[in-house]
Amino acid sequence: MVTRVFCQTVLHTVSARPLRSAILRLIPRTALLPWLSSRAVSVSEWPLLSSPPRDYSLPNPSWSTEMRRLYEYYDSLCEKEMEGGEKKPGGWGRLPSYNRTLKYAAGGKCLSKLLKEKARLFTRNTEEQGAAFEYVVFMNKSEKRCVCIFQAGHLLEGPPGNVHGGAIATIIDTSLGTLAGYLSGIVMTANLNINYCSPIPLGSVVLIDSVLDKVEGRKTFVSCQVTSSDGSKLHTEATGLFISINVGHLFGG
Ligand SMILES: CCCCCCCCCC(=O)SCCNC(=O)CCNC(=O)[C@H](O)C(C)(C)COP(=O)(O)OP(=O)(O)OC[C@H]1O[C@@H](n2cnc3c(N)ncnc32)[C@H](O)[C@@H]1OP(=O)(O)O
Repeated sequence: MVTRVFCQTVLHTVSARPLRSAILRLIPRTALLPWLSSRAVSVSEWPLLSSPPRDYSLPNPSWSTEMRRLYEYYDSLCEKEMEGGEKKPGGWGRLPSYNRTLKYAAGGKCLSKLLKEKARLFTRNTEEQGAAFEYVVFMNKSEKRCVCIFQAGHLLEGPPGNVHGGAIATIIDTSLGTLAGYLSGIVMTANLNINYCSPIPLGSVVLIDSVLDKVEGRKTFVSCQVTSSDGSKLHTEATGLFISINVGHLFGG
């Protein structure tokens, strides 16, 4: 709390770039948890929020039967607290997903001003359920792997009846970036290499299965396959390179 108020107050008043960058380097990583996305955070970790933000990774009425079936399957593999406080081991965890980044993390005026009040996460920028990116990410920490269940909405059309290649790249970047961020902290995409093997029908549900290939210093190499929900058809393959950065890099430091 003290750190947060300190950061907000100082950043609000400091405009000199080098000094601002130095201060941003001091902000604890927890101040950017939603950007890291990743380590399943609970809303209670954002005490300055007046109301809990919507978790977009939870089922909503637009989800198809197949989307729900897959959600329930992976949810059943998740670690759960049982009666008596014991945890049912599962190895998997669902990651919450919000449509804003720094404002929720810091809760204060300063950072929301830096990023502008209207900024929204690209993949969560419409309130119309089912229209664009409906997805949920399940992480398996010990396997260094995550699975994203993705239902492509009608606003993502590219070739008639099929999903736009840029939208596919976006959900791949999100899945790979979530895995890299989970494993390596704050990262940015340096390189994405995508092979489009077969079109993804609009409205269908696909699985994006991402794994860690290797970590070399600041470089995290990850890769994924996008398949039909039953795994029988390969739609897309991709590799990604993510570079670990200081927080200040996001602000031009
Ligand atoms: C809240 C939910 C979030 C869900 C996840 C969403 C994920 C979305 C992630 C994104 O979309 S990020 C936005 C798109 N990416 C960018 O805008 C990044 C723009 N590029 C940069 O900011 C910098 O180029 C970058 C941080 C990637 C690297 O700059 P640095 O100055 O920190 O690193 P440097 O250039 O010193 O390179 C470090 C190492 O990485 C290597 N490297 C850097 N860029 C590379 C590249 N493009 N290809 C291959 N190698 C690369 C570089 O050669 C070097 O290797 P060595 O250490 O072995 O010498």
